[in-house]
Parts: sequence; C-alpha cells; structure tokens
Amino acid sequence: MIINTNKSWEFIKTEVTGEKKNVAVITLNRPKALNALCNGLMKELSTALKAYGKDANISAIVLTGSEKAFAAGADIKEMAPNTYSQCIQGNFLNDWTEVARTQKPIIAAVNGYALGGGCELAMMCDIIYAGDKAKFGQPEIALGTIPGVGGTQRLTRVVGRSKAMEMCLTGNMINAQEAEKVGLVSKVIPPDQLLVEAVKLGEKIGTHSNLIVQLCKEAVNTAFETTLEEGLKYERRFNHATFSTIDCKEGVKAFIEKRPAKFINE
Ligand SMILES: CCCCCCC/C=C/C(=O)SCCNC(=O)CCNC(=O)[C@H](O)C(C)(C)COP(=O)(O)OP(=O)(O)OC[C@H]1O[C@@H](n2cnc3c(N)ncnc32)[C@H](O)[C@@H]1OP(=O)(O)O
Repeated sequence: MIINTNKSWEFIKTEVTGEKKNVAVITLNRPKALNALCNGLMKELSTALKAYGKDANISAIVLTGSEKAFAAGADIKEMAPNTYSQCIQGNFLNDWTEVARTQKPIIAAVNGYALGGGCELAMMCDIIYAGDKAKFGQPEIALGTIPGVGGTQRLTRVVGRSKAMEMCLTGNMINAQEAEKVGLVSKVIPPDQLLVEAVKLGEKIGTHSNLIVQLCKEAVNTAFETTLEEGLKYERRFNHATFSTIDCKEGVKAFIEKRPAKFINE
C-alpha cells in the first residue's frame, strides 16, 4: 500500500524522503495549540502509521513536530469534559497507541516541548533524537490527573524509579542534556540539524534487511516486556530464525565476498 502524500491532512504533514525514498517523515502540524494531541490528530497519525507500516518501500519512519513543540500533551480542552464513567466505558486512550504497535522502526525527532502525552508519544518511538532546546516532562499531576499512556511505566523502565518518580510527582521538566544523561534520548543535536540527522539515521537503518530489522526491534522491545530468562529465550529463537532467511545467507556471503549485501527482505 502506498500512502498518498498529497492527501490533505488537517493535523499532520507526511513526506517520503532520503536518497532511496525509503524514509517517511510525519510532522505533527497543529501549531496554534503547540501540537496538543486531539482525537483528530491521533486518528490521522494512526492512519499514516498504518499505511507506512504496510508500504514495502518504507524502511523507517521519523516522527517530528515544530521547533517550539514536539507535542504539549493531550489536548487539555478536549479532555476537560471527561468523566470517570465515560473513560471506563469508552476505554479512553486505548486507540492512541498505534505508534507502539508499529513494526517498523520509528525515530522521534523532538524539538521544543514534549510534555505529558507528547513525552509518552516520543517514548513509544524506538529512538529519540532531541534538539538542544527540547524539554521533556510529565506535568499531568498539576492538572489533577496522572499519565495515561506510559509516563509512569515506559519512563520508569528507561530512566529508573527515582528520576521517573521525581518527574511524575513534581511535573518538572528536564532539558535535552539531562534527558540524554538519563538515557531517555540517544543524541542531542542543534535544532536546525535535527530532522536531517533523524532522516540519516532512518536511511542507515534502511540499508539493512527490513525483515531482520523488524525481528531485531521486536527482540529489543521484548526486554521491556518479559523477564531476562524469557527475553533471552526469545532472542535465541529470533537469532535461529534469521538463519532461515535469504537475507542472512546474502549478508554472510556478501561479507565473505567483500561486497555490499543486496537484501530482498525475505
Ligand atoms: C500519545 C497519546 C497521548 C495520550 C495522553 C494520555 C494522557 C495525557 C495527558 C496529558 O498530556 S495532559 C497535558 C499535559 N501537558 C501540559 O500540561 C502542558 C500544557 N501547556 C503548557 O503548560 C504551556 O502551553 C507550555 C507548553 C509550557 C508553553 O507555554 P507558552 O506560554 O509558550 O504557550 P501557551 O500560551 O501556554 O500555549 C499556546 C497555545 O497552545 C495551547 N496549548 C498548549 N498546550 C496545550 C494542551 N496540552 N492542550 C490544549 N491546548 C494547549 C494553549 O492553550 C494556547 O492556546 P490559546 O489558549 O492561546 O488558544
């Protein structure tokens, strides 16, 4: 399935880029509300991700926002009328996690604010690159609520209990440098270079077999979801499985023949 990039989105922009046209860039585009995550935006994001997920030409996806905000959180004005019974009965937020379900690698390129749901959205991605003015935080506590899609769980697994507790209980933001220090972000980059570097990363990943990249992503994510023993078992089985692929045979042959591998994703 090839996404129609001319489709007129209301809340996002989409583009396919890179030398091999194999990196998709999704830009959150709701500038007046600092990319606050309203239902309409999340639906469009989900639609674009599903389409790129099925597009065999796409090897990696970059998710970004504006220079001022990656996303300032869930749309507080839209959430305002929520009631407990509506949240429970409508399973509020259940459909907002498409990013975490995407099988292809997703790189978050974060400039400006990544707060609340915005920080959680970045954490659903596989790798976070940050502009040096980026700010991360879970300020829900100040609104009388708590994070709802990973702020108490993914954040804690990534930065540890003490830092996550400090961020969630105070609502204080951390800057890009601190985010890198605690392992939330893998690289800090000047803001005007951020997207270029994130696309380059997507292109580098795209030089490998998409099939093996998918298995590898699943294996790494398993570390967050199981015990070490179970995770190691998964890893070993995935490793065994790679030897049944044409791409593994090709990768090994190419090394021995001292030439670049030509992967076919099979
Ligand atoms: C991936 C799934 C997500 C699921 C979410 C699950 C649960 C999550 C809950 C939340 O995320 S709660 C929200 C957490 N975020 C916040 O509390 C941040 C709120 N925003 C701010 O504190 C400030 O806007 C700012 C980011 C510090 C920037 O301040 P600044 O003074 O520079 O700009 P403002 O004038 O405040 O904002 C401009 C404009 O944008 C509107 N806006 C900002 N954030 C939101 C938001 N989260 N929801 C709705 N609207 C937002 C703000 O109201 C202004 O608009 P106008 O009022 O001028 O029309």
